[in-house]
Amino acid sequence: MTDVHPVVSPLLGRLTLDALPLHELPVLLAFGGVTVGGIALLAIITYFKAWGWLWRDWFTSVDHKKIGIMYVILALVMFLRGFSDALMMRAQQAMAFGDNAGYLPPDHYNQIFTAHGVIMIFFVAMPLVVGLMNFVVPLQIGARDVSFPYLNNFSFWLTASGAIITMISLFVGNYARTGWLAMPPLSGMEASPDVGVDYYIWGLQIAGLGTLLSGVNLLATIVKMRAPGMTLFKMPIFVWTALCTNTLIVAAFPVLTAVLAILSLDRLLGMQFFTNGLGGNPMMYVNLIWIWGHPEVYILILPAFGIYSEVVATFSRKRLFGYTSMVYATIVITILAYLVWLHHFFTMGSGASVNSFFAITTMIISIPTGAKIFNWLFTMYHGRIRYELPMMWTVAFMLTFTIGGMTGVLLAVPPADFVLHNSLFLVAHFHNVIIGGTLFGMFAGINFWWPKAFGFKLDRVWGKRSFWLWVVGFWTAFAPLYVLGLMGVTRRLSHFDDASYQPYFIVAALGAGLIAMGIGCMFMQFYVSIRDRNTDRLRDVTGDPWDGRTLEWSTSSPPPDYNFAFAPIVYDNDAFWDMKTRGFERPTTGFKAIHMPKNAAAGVIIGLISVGFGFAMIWYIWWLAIVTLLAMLGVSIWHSFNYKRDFHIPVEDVIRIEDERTRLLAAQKVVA
Ligand code: HEA
Ligand code: HEM
Ligand SMILES: [Cu+2]
Repeated sequence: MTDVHPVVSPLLGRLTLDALPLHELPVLLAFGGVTVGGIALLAIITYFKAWGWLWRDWFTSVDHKKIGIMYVILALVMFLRGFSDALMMRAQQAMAFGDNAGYLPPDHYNQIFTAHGVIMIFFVAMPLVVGLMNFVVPLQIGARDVSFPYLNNFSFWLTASGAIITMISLFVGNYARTGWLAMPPLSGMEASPDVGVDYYIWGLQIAGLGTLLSGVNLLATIVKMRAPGMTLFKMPIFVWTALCTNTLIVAAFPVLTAVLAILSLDRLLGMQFFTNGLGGNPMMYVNLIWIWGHPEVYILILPAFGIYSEVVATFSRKRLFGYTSMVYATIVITILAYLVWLHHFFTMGSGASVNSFFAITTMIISIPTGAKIFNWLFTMYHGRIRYELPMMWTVAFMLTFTIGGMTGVLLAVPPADFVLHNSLFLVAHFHNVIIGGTLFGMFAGINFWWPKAFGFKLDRVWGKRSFWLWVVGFWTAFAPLYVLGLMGVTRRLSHFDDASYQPYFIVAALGAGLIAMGIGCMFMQFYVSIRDRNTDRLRDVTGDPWDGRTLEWSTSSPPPDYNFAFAPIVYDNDAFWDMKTRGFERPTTGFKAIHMPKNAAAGVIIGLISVGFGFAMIWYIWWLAIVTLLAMLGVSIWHSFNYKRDFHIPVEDVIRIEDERTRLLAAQKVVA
């Protein structure tokens, strides 16, 4: 084997001035923009003396609601980056025909689609899903927090660190050119000797650990912390989907950690697990990464299914049709998620019988998924439907996702897949289910639970503009890809010879432009709603703006730190609806002091040090790797000596908070 290892200096490893994008104007401009924006942000925070507030109330917070909100903010920020990448690709592919090479060199284009895929999956979709589960699950099960509040904070910071490491690659060094799953031998040392793949590995190792720990936490929370009376079959459907999702996380993410670790061994120590030399085998990587990767896509969709279920029942003012079948459908999808991974490499020569097995298991997933679709339709049937924004996203999902799911079933037919594999048809399929399924679901969830989080609703006018631009934009951007895929166009290309494809790519680019406007309207929606938060139009003092059915709507908006003054007692599904119909009176006396976990700084500190550790490992700066590793260990030990981890909210405070709510509710009744 040739020695592909670069010169490593003791002080800076393989980091030299060449790593900075001094000769690439667009990157330099982006760098300048981010630097100026970053300094402006820091200056604003300093000017308003907000550092202490941010640190005490947010960064070190162990409150599941705040951690959930931080995840969503992280996702929205990273979405802007991932979407910029998408726009750049759409622009390139709309122009790069024949003699026109476009504006992105192939090497750059490869980094962009890799970064786009990774960022969208790990730092947009995952934080949205984990963030909403964090915010909603404890409230829906009537708990005061998650099982391990400090661990929750730590998990968030590991995810944020992974995102920071990935962002650093834009300005120092470069990113992987391998596609979002970094398949060897392309991701091996011979084909990718520089830091790109190492940025990929360490960003995902650190974020993946955070996801795993958060999975353990939410699983324990759902199993152990439910309000008295809430048996498994009285849990809200969203909690059921969260239970199954976190089971998938706990079972799948260790595989990702292992496969990335083995890839590191190949790269760093010249081992040959994933190369043909010395008895290794690249197929082992392909198998392992998809044993994680396929469950991952169901991790992204199941919580969205949960959100649609809550939304459909609430806005049809009916009990969810087929609750039990919905639960079993979720469980069946969870199990099947582990039996289909090979459908991602039908073409790699496993033979007809193996392919048939995985084709059939894959197709079977349509049955529980279809059962869900029909359950939602039957819930709407004869319902008194209110087309509020969450319901609009849900209806758009049902239409869009069904088509995306059907094209998935087409890909599950091996002979068809031999033609369509790695074509733009595949790219259209997965954007169809991820955008039409996961993202629409998260948008429904954000519109649904925003008033719970902040005490005011989101603006409808901007919300509708955003909705229509997104839906029309999605179809304009991705329908042409189905056609192109059937015409034989492969994915991951930065230039085309056949000019007859160009019109389709131009339409796709226009679609991306519509989506860009939809995103703009969404941020406008947030801005206008925050600006007008005190108007009667948006303000909600009841805590129950949608006439909700589950326990989170029984407390105030935003909920107090302790969520519930008394643990609610559950008798039926839709516990809060049950309470309302039976004339439940909120207790106004008899409050007690409440035992709560205390904020902790170790999570954010270790998280930030892990950025340094990842950076050191990427650039082979061994002394820094050792120092940061010891520092993380030191902070962990220091944290383990911190015995002041809890406190009591004094009873006077509880009484004051609850009396204020009593007063607001009474004032509301008088007005009404
Ligand atoms: C949210 C993410 C998500 C979801 C939910 C799905 C859902 C499904 N996916 Fe998809 N898929 C991806 C994300 C997702 N996928 C990604 C990211 C890739 C590519 C990765 C890469 O290579 O980079 C991929 C790739 C992929 C392949 C590999 C193709 C290839 O590489 O050549 C296949 C093949 O079988 C497949 C199939 C399916 C099927 C059958 C479903 C089913 O779950 C769909 C079930 C739903 C329905 C069918 C619709 C509703 C049902 C009814 C209304 C009932 C009636 C219907 C029937 C009886 C058919 N997907
Ligand atoms: C919002 C609008 C979006 C647009 C316009 C868009 C566009 C694109 C484009 C042009 C590609 C490259 C296709 C090719 O191979 O030629 C791509 C790839 C990809 N996208 Fe998106 N995308 C969007 C949103 C998303 C979202 C929300 C996700 C996931 C949550 C996502 C995940 C991916 C993945 C995993 C790839 C594959 C990367 C690879 O080939 O390694 N995209 N997208
Ligand atoms: Cu799959």
